[in-house]
Amino acid sequence: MLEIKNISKTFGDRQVLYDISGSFRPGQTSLIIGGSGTGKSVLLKCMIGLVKPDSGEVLYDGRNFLADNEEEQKVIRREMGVLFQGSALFDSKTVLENVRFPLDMLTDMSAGEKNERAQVCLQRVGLEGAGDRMPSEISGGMKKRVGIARAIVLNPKYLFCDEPNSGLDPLTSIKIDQLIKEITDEYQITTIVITHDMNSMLEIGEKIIFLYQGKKLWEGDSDSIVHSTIPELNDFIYANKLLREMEK
Ligand SMILES: Nc1ncnc2c1ncn2[C@@H]1O[C@H](COP(=O)(O)OP(=O)(O)OP(=O)(O)O)[C@@H](O)[C@H]1O
Repeated sequence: MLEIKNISKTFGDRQVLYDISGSFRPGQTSLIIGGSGTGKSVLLKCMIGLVKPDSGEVLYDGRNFLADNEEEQKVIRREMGVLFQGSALFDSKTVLENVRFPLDMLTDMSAGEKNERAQVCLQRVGLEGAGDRMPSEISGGMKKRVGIARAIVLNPKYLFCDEPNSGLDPLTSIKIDQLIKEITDEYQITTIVITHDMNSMLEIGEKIIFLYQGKKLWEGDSDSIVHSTIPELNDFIYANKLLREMEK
């Protein structure tokens, strides 16, 4: 279980997060949604330790990530997998080397063990046989898959995905969403996805938190979101034409 409690953050004289709380459980894909500049990425960064909130707590199975000492933070970090926006692959490394990278950095496994583990993850994301290719030689959807394989290579308890669908066509987006959901369920990972993709919300939104101008305005799931009575949320979701049509 991952819990955030009363997270607030100000940059200079601009407050970007106001007292955000929420809890996320294993085996569940939770989405953080909202328009551009509403603080989704900053919140995610607060959770993974890239930004220090001004106040609040981030609890990983009861362990206070922000208050813990560096050693303990390292242990928690080792339990996180992150799929960054744009996949963030190393262009000069092969697909296999990219997936193996966290093992190279953080484990003392033998070369054989590392390659074997990386291959298992590539296979899990449907990329067996692509290990020798370079990132420049594969499609955007495949890059996301490599990013997912790399994010799960250390067997994370917590998985963070920052806009996993950005730059993908709708069909590929759905496949990537499904893959994230399957992996979350299969390995009972606590997964948090930042998105403004409406399909994702309806397809994989087991739990959805809506941020508006740095505040949490709504929390629910994909069934309840279409019945929301929050004007800011309705403006956000019904900006999508398809849903407007569905509502008629
Ligand atoms: N390091 C920083 N220093 C100053 N301001 C920042 C910093 N990081 C983010 N901000 C500001 O915080 C606000 C929230 O940004 P954030 O990236 O979290 O938005 P977002 O909801 O993820 O948007 P998008 O969907 O466009 O990625 C923005 O106004 C942004 O300019």
